[in-house]
Amino acid sequence: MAARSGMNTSGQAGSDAPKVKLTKESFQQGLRIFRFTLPYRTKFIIGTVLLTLSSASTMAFPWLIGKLADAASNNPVLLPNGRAVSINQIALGFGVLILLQGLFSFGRIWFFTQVSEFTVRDIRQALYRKFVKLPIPYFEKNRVGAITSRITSDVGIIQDSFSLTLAELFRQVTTLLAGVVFIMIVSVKLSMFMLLTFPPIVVLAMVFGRKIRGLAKTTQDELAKTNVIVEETLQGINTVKAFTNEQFETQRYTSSLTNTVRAALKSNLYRGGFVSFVIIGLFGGIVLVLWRAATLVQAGQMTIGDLTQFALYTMFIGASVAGLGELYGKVQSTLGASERILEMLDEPTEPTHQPGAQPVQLQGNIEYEHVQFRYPTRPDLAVLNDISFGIQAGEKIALVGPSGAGKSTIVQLLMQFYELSSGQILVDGRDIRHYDLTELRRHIGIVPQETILFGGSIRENIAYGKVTAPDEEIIEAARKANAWQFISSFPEGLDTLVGERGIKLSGGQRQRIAIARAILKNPAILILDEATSSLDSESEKLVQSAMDELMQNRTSIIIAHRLSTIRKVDKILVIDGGRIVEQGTHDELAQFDNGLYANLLKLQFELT
Ligand SMILES: Nc1ncnc2c1ncn2[C@@H]1O[C@H](COP(=O)(O)OP(=O)(O)OP(=O)(O)O)[C@@H](O)[C@H]1O
Repeated sequence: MAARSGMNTSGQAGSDAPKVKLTKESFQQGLRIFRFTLPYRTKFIIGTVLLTLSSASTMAFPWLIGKLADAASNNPVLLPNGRAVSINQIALGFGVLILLQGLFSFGRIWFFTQVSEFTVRDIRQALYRKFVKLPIPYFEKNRVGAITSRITSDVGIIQDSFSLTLAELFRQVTTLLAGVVFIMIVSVKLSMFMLLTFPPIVVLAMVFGRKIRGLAKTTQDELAKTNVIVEETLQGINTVKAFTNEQFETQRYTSSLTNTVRAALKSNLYRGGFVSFVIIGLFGGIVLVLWRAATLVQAGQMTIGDLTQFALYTMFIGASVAGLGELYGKVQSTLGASERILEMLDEPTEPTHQPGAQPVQLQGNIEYEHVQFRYPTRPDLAVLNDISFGIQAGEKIALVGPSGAGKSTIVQLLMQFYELSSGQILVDGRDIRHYDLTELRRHIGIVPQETILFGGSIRENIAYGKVTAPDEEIIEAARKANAWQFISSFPEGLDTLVGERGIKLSGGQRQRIAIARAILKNPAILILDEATSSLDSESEKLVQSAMDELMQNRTSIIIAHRLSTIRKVDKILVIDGGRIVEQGTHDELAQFDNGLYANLLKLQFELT
């Protein structure tokens, strides 16, 4: 009965849900999740009252059945005022009780569902708001799957517990307590006998349950491993095919599946043992108690009605003890889930969208002063060493150098995606750390190497640069980006869907969408990360002229892979091993015979 959930290989919630030990601290921590329920407390209270009423009416069943049995076996049932109650009257009372029970149950479900749906919505919202504001290093330190499971499976567990677990827990505890009180009222002798029989069985069952929980966790871990394989293969399906490793991957998946099945079988072997133990132990106990009861009835110390009541209450108690064992596991996962959710909600965020931030206007002067940098995930590697350079507003500079030299890192630091290890970056003479982050980023536009298009229309994708832009502005930007030509050739124009559910755009088209996006954003500072994959010369020309249009009157930093595109820039910085090794115009650098730039030029010339 304990930990039945999560035992099989259905892969339902719980696979990524390590449980926590039930301690006072974990309990108090977990309870903090209730702050999300506070706005709905009235509904919660009504639900709880209805739940209490429905539990109470359930507890009245055995009582009435006992009375019916007494009335049927000619033991008159007397009211406090001495009047006898007929069988019909008892049955009528029963009918009313059942009706009420139905109503209470309906109301309880309705109110608790509302509380759980609204609470869960609020938790998801809070988590999402948190996700998008977490700093970049957070996403490098944590796997995407682990982060998303906070908002999916962990929240799912909380939802279950608000809609089911909590109510069940309440019901079982009250049933247990009330049940014990009722059997004591019916017969103290028999109750004592029963209480001596059952607790030892329950204790044994709990020990058994703990073992099963451990095995169930192993099963879940194995299952998680198989899922990782599926995920990896699907994400890298091109690589799998290109390396003709379909069979290798299938083999890998199969052997992982075998492990899962083995673990599942083992845990279910114990579960089977557990169930038969419960049947034999628990029901054996019941038989023992019934036997004792029968002797009491024979001796005239109990009526048949009393016996009926006693038996039924005992079953209620048994069921609630068993139910509690199962709930124990659920409470543990709930606490675990809420702990992980709260942990994430406590993560420090980037200081974006501060209230009352003053809008800033930027000229676009940039100064890097002795910038040193290490990635937080790789503190042993100095990626940038003593980088110093300046760009006047409106100037264009290019960063060139071998792969891994640190070019992208230099521009990421301007966006404040990471904190510098030392040195500073000034924009218009002011340290970027002293700007409001949102205001600073608002003035920086980026055309990345790989354009990410969001699923949706072309309109939405261009408007990502300025979500409030009217159609005329979007079209104007698309025109300037040399994108309007192909967009208007689509039957649905701006409404054409792209991405997963829509058409696939070519590399050059995607870049021009990215350029249109940047044009719409109209930033003072522009970062162009040239695509490494080359386009055909027609598209190349279109993209290049769109870029030229975009760069006009803006401070531009170009991460260049093709040297042909940067002859006209004001300054070229040659980066190697995280340092600036040469700087100057194209003509100046080309003259250094043994210079890195001259060599790169030669190489590219030979290649073409
Ligand atoms: N997010 C990251 N976490 C840890 N290390 C990183 C990260 N991004 C880049 N690096 C490392 O930092 C160094 C510089 O990388 P960077 O991407 O800046 O080079 P690049 O000159 O832009 O290269 P490319 O031309 O290939 O894009 C490399 O050694 C790289 O492995």
